Amino acid sequence: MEGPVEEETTQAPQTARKLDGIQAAKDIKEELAQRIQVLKDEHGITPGLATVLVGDDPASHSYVGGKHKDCAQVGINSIRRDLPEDITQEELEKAIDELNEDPAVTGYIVQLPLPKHLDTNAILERIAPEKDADGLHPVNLGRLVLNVSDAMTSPLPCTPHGIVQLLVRNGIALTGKNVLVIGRGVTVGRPLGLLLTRRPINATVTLAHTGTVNLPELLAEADVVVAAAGFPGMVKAAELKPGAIVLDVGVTRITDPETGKTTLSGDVEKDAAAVASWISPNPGGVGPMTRAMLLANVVEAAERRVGILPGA
Ligand SMILES: Nc1nc2c(c(=O)[nH]1)N[C@@H](CN(C=O)c1ccc(C(=O)N[C@@H](CCC(=O)O)C(=O)O)cc1)CN2
Repeated sequence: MEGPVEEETTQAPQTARKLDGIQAAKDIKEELAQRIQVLKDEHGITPGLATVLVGDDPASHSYVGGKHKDCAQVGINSIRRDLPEDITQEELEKAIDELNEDPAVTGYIVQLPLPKHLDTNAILERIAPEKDADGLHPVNLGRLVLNVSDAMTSPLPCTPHGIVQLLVRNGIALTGKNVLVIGRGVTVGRPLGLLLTRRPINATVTLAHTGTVNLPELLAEADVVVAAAGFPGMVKAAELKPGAIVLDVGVTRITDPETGKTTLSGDVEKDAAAVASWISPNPGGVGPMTRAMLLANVVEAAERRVGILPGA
């Protein structure tokens, strides 16, 4: 007798759910706008963000422009200090000292990268820690390392905090999960590892980088991948663990030499959406969250100033 005939099935490609940074950032901005109103109405203070931009890099100009638009949307005052490419270290330090003294400035950022002739670490270190809207001052990063801070007491770096918020706001818990962070930069990879291993997040983190020789093996084991190395397509769809959660932080601008047209490329192959369970689009994923968390840092600096939040 003939056995049951199995129907041939063609499996539809799995399409990952979207980690929508635009929506989450919108929600955060609405929450912040209410807190800003309380600061204005009950404490007579309007938070103020200043930006320091050195030189003519088009991407940096675009990011700084976005920060000022965001401020206007939520009711934060914003102040621009656009400085020439050939500024000296001393002149830039003087501008920093002025912002440290300016009572209208609740928090400020120095847009990175700075031109090569400037000492970035010395500049970041000169920012008053309580005005460090990027969370990149050594005191604030040190508090993160020592695990003595949280978003209430001192600022967290914007992109790592944005990534955590994007996951939390989508109901994704990381306890017991293997998270592979690719990239060891100071704005994303290094602080992200520290943040994700904290209680109650409790992730188990591997920090990979351009010197890592067994990336495919690590990817195969990773429940969550955060790609922040700045190498287009370095995370191959075929190397991901099926069902992985994927966050693409990479932004590389590629200019076509023939047309002169510039396109943006992330670190993750587009096909990853067919393998992953969740994926952050790029653009529209982590970038908007970075912007939202900058606003949160400015609001929280103002809240600390008037005693709504505790200081460190
Ligand atoms: N002082 C700082 N400098 C830099 C930081 C930073 O956090 N602080 N991060 C990046 C640039 N950056 C913010 O400054 C930033 C990058 C990208 C985005 C973003 O929203 N990207 C869009 C798409 C990309 C684009 O249009 O260019 C997205 O992901 O949807 C926001 C902020 C380096 N410097």
